Amino acid sequence: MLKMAKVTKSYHSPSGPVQVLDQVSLHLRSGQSLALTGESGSGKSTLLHLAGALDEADSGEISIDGIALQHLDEDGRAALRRDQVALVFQQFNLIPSLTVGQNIALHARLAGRLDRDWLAELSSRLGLADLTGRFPEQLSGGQQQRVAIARALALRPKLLLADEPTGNLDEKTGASALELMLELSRDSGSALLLVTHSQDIAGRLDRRLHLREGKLSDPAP
Ligand SMILES: Nc1ncnc2c1ncn2[C@@H]1O[C@H](COP(=O)(O)OP(=O)(O)OP(=O)(O)O)[C@@H](O)[C@H]1O
Repeated sequence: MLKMAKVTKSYHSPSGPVQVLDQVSLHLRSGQSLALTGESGSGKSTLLHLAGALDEADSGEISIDGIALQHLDEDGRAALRRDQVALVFQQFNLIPSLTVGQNIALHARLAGRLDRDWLAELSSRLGLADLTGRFPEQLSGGQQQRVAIARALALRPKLLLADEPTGNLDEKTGASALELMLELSRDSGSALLLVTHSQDIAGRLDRRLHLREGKLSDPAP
């Protein structure tokens, strides 16, 4: 589903280029979940942005569902993001003028895959059923995070990319949100790439990789 081969990425800084990813390769299959760990600043968000076609690599190859990103123009990348990829990032990017219910439905609607029963189940399981008429500014940070998770899962994406998706949630709510993401991955065959600082969460996923000094490796036991 997601393939990255020898991907390199650097940023410009006043003191010259800073290499963040150095020939990184990974292969994530449909229905598989992978936890990405690494210290702050090690490049986890950078890798997620590249995997989600939100940014371009300096070199190397990235493909989603067999489609090579380097061969797509901006419209093609936008269409791929809209139809196949869902993102749960630390900035929740909810639309302030839409209600919770409309936010949750938004991406699935844009992709032409709105399933009202699935939306209702997601809202209920994420504890959002009573909040669907509210606007994002009327929610707590944890509630906004759950809306962002519901919106991502509503799409039933082929690739789900999540950056600390349960970071604002208490233990019980976080555990049930994680369970939903894992279920979606298993049952709908979504590939899940999840960034976390929690070893407990990483341990629940199928695989784990650690990013350090621009390279991916198996974490130390
Ligand atoms: N647009 C940018 N321009 C310049 N440098 C950047 C840019 N984005 C990220 N960086 C640098 O790249 C490195 C990796 O950043 P990144 O956000 O990917 O790390 P991270 O592992 O996700 O960190 P955290 O766990 O703190 O969120 C950092 O040193 C950061 O300062």
